Amino acid sequence: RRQKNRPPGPPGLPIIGNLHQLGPKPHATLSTLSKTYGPLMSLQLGSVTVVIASSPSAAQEILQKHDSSFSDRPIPDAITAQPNVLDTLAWSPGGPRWRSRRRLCTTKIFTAQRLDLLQHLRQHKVQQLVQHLHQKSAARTPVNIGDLAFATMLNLVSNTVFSEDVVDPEFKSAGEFKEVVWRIMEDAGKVNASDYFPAVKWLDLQGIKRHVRVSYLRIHKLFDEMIGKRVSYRDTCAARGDDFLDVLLDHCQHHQHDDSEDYDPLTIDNIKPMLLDLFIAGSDTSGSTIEWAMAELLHNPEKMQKARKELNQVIGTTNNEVKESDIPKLEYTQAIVKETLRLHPPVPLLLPYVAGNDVEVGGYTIHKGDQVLINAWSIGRDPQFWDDPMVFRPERFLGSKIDFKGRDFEFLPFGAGRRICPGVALANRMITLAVAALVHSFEWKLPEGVTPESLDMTEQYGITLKRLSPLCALPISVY
Ligand code: HEM
Repeated sequence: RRQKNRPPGPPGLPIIGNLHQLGPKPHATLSTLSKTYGPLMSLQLGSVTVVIASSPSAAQEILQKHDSSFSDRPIPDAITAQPNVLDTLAWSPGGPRWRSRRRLCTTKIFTAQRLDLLQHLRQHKVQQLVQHLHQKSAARTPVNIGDLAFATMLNLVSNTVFSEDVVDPEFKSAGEFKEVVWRIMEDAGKVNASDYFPAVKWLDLQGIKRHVRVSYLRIHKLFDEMIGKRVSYRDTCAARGDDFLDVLLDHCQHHQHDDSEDYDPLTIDNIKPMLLDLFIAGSDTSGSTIEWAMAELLHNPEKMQKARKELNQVIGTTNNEVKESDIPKLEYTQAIVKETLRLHPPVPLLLPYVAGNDVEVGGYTIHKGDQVLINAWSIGRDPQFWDDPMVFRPERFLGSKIDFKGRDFEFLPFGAGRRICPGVALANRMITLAVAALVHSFEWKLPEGVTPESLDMTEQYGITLKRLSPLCALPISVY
């Protein structure tokens, strides 16, 4: 009965189904398969049925028209190793608890006003990165752009959340926080048999859950220390800051007796999963976008020149600092960020959804319990919707209304609908600011023997879509 009117898909093997067909780049394999089986196809991955949407209209039906049927997510087994996983924003089912947390995010945390209040902290961090690169320039030492971008994004997020650094801003040591976040992402990104054969989940065959649990407990302990410091400061001092932690602690204090129907109280203990969400969801995604943007600019030097020209016009040809308030004037730089996210969406299949009931989509039935993926990577490279889709051409966004805010279903790097990424505006500010500063202050030189044409642009699938070979280049100070 369950097979009835199921979207078509490739035949599979007994027990493993189509698992063996996914290969090392599932987003690309699924894109190729969709050319044969259509924009809505289904695969059997172990004992889990997964439906993949690969067209703007299929994505729109799922994320907009039937969004109430797709408000829950399947939780990967590794993620369930964290304490209070249902208090996360990313993995909590789309019920009352998720709604109240999400509302807090949209009305108090990710507002333009709050992001403005905290922008000086982010600007200071980006300037520290620039200073570091000036030193490297003086010593003529090439840098690993992805590594620096990840560390900087961790500090940008942590300054927005805690007003504190979690990585040494002079990049002399990696720091425990960065290592633990990295370990969690590595474990969560591993292919885990428990996710495809839920019946044997309890065995944790690869030991991933046991391993990642240690990192989760460690990061919770680090959060305990940071929160503890803040709580005692607030107890002794009437002054209140503006960062996300202050908003969350205010909320814990003032809303303990709220009796609105869908209220689920926040406590000091259950804000930790939400804080961790912000680091996991916000730092590597943003860092890898910066790395890809710089890779594309080094691969296409004339685009780098065009960006520098715009920056010189808007910021000036001295060592003036780029500010977030300059972003609206930096049209070409904004177009670079969009074009990078079109070709290299860091979360190529978005986060998975699970059908809450049987739903008709595109003439087929998605059955209750089926998992649903949206192939944003494939949609962003579809020649039906993009001219010369494989060419990096930021100009396509100049004067175009197409944006990544969830209204244009041919461009979905942040998803769409009720579970769209709440960090879109923060991510856009952080990435544009960093790319602008890197291009404005430095000329970039590829390592000996590497030319713009020969620069390897191969992708590597993981928890975020990364470069296979790290991007190394020599910064040369312009000012
Ligand atoms: C380039 C940077 C980023 C990209 C590409 C990105 C992408 C995404 C995507 C695709 C989703 C899933 C949307 C869906 O299922 O439809 C998501 C969810 C989420 N993102 Fe982002 N994100 C980025 C940066 C950030 C930042 C900076 C933060 C916060 C600091 C953040 C916080 C979250 C959270 C909390 C969720 C879960 C939302 C929910 O399930 O309700 N993200 N993001």
